[in-house]
Amino acid sequence: MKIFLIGFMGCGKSTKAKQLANKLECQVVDLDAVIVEQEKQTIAEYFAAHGEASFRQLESDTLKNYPYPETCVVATGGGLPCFFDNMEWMNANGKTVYLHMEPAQLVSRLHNRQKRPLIANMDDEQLLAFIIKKLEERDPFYTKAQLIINAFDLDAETLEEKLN
Ligand SMILES: Nc1ncnc2c1ncn2[C@@H]1O[C@H](COP(=O)(O)OP(=O)(O)O)[C@@H](O)[C@H]1O
Ligand SMILES: O=C(O)C1=C[C@@H](OP(=O)(O)O)[C@@H](O)[C@H](O)C1
Ligand SMILES: [Mg+2]
Repeated sequence: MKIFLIGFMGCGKSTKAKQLANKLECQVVDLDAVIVEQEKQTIAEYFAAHGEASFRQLESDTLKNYPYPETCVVATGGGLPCFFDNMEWMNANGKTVYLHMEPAQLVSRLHNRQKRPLIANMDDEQLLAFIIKKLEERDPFYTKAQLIINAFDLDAETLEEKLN
């Protein structure tokens, strides 16, 4: 089974996916890392060279074509659920888990803004406003997840209990 972790940038998808895969003794796939490896450039470099629209197409193609292990925890990029039919595809091909986190907490998590092109030059005040606005747009997609959980409450036991 594929377990897709979704949620806003900074909620802990990449970190938690590794921890959960370790506890569940399965593989971890981080789709951003797959793209970086495949394109031989960072996400920020890709955005600068090709633009966001091209990134979203690449992100969706990577989601749908990656050769996933039988059982794995997949860290998605924060925008992935909100483009094309990615959310429907994930719900049809695995289990989706929305790691919910409040905007102010997300701001405190997002120290390394340069690696995230959408927020690269923002101060805390600008970032908080951006997150509030973007979450309003994205929540309709995130809340299609089969499991919605506070990011701080997500552990392997809870996952096994709620998804089985
Ligand atoms: N449980 C946690 N406690 C404190 N900091 C965390 C925790 N999980 C992740 N972080 C930090 O928060 C930032 C965002 O985590 P990351 O896993 O990259 O999130 P995402 O992939 O959702 O953007 C990173 O700097 C990471 O080290
Ligand atoms: O929210 C977004 O649109 C993005 C989130 C990033 O991933 P993380 O959520 O792992 O930071 C990365 O895919 C890209 O910078 C776009
Ligand atoms: Mg990540």
